[in-house]
Amino acid sequence: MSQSYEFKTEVRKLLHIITHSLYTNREIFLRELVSNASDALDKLRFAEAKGEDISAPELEASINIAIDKDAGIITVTDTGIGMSKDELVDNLGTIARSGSERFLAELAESKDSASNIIGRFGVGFYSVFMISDNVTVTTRSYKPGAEAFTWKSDGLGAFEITSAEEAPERGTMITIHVKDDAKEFLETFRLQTALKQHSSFIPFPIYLNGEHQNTTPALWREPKSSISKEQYKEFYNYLTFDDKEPLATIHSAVDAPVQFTSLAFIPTFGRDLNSIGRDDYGLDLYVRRVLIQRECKDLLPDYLSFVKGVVDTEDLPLNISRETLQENVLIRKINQTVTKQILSHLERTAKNDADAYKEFWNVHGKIFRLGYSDYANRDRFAKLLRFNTSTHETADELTSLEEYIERAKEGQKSIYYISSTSREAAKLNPHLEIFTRKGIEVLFLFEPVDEFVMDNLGKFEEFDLVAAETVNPDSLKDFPDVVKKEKTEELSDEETATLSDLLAHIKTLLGDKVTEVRLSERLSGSPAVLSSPDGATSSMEKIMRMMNQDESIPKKVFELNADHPIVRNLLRIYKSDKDDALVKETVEQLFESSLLLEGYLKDPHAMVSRINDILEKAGSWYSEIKKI
Ligand SMILES: Nc1ncnc2c1ncn2[C@@H]1O[C@H](COP(=O)(O)OP(=O)(O)OP(=O)(O)O)[C@@H](O)[C@H]1O
Repeated sequence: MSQSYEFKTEVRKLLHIITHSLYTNREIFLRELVSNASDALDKLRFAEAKGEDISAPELEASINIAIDKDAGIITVTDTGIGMSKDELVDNLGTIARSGSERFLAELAESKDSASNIIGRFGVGFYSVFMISDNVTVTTRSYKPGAEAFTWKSDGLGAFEITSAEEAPERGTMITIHVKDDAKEFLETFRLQTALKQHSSFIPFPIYLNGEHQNTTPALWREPKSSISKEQYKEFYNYLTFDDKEPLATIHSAVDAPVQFTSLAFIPTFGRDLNSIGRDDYGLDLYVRRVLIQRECKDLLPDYLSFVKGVVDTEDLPLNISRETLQENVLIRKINQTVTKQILSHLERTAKNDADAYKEFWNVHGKIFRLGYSDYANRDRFAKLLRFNTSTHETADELTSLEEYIERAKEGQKSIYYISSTSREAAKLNPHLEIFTRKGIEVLFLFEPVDEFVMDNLGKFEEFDLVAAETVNPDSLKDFPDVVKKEKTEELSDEETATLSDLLAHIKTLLGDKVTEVRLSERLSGSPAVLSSPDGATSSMEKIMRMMNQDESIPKKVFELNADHPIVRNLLRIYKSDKDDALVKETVEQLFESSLLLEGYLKDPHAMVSRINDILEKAGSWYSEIKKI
């Protein structure tokens, strides 16, 4: 008796794209089916290692592909774990793969066509509908005495399941009736090429019309000298679906404290920041060439989660359970050794090939920055950090902390930094002015996480890492100005006294929005700035406040530049009439402009209407003076 089922909505969406818009790259259907077959064989081996009873234990663990050109059919058969009826409904009616989800998400965002991007994702079983509108899956679970079932669909809205009349003894057979426009896949040569390109390193034999195809040995076990660059690339392409050369290949054999071989690649593409906290990374773990776990995250710290590759060890038992890997001491030791190998590689690259290191930094720096939490390798990590700085000409130049120190002023004891959204914004930041005046280099931090990095490191060699906005200008007084301030008229004693009254008046006007109002030593070109002499930077404070859901505006010191024309004018108006409305308006505007620069201005309405008012007055005065 047959039963009909509807595909879940997201499957229907995926199928619609697969059947309507994919005309190139279609050979990846084979990569996906072979990879599923290989997973099914892995799972079977696991069940066996755990001591479970399996049916037909004498059957070879293998994948068989057959072409019947006359009938227009391709079959892909494995002797893996198979599926029960419930598993069939669950597995081939919903989307299991994170790869398909990512494919759909990328497609929604990208301008590229589905055909162009599908190769980079593991879209799974449904990709078979690129070349067929009639697919059956006949499967029998590995459990002794299990019944066999057939799943059948045209890849539109539904599928049906029946008891199977003829079925493999154990495992799964997929029968694909090839569509007229996909007849090329009935050619042996066409499938051979696809297998070579995508499935050469599958750890089970693959037969095509009875002939063994994937005869390449486990590459990582071969001596380095016998492996060509092309072979490394092929293996990297197989692991990542990327079609380029990896940024780096790190192949090594270690004997102590654990015996293992590792082959790691630094990919040409980065993990996005949304991936932080996700578990889908890690090296594939093999024990004596047998795959134990794909993407075993216990083999890498999360700040190296962009690294792909394999680890193969003799020192673990074949039947080690995946659940206990995390606590395993050997796994921890392998993790530590691989981490050191990757850091050494990066150090070498940074030293010998600055361009290659820059490329690495631009692609993976966002994730790599999280390495501040690796206490064991903290010093090495800090040396690998890179920053754009105030002495660079363009946003893409980079400096290490060591280079910063080499350029530091005599007597300088701190490395200074400013957080900003862009280089342009950083250069206009009033907190930078005193450093520019004194010719002291300042690091520009463009990623929110950079401040955590600085905060956590605290020091680099004997230098403190200090946020520019928290610096007391007094601490810089020993460094002479290298850029002279524009000369302004000296204030008379009387004016100086009035200025001090004005500061007190401003404090009254702003009330408890500020902790103090004072003259600034740090400004050259800006009229005012908010400073935090006691430590926390605005960007750090914002992150902390967001985490605590605190929406209040922190109180800071309001500093004024006594030499700035706006402040001089303010002084003049105040002197003639301290209650003049323009005094209050100017003070509020200067304060809110500073708030805006620090990123704290929540409601711009009052500010905009004030600016309009000031512009209106300025326009009238201007016309009067110019007599126009
Ligand atoms: N040959 C097979 N033998 C046994 N089960 C299979 C086979 N092919 C597919 N399946 C089952 O169907 C599910 C869905 O397959 P699909 O290729 O769409 O995604 P997936 O393989 O789960 O993705 P991922 O590899 O990302 O987990 C698989 O998880 C597996 O349980």
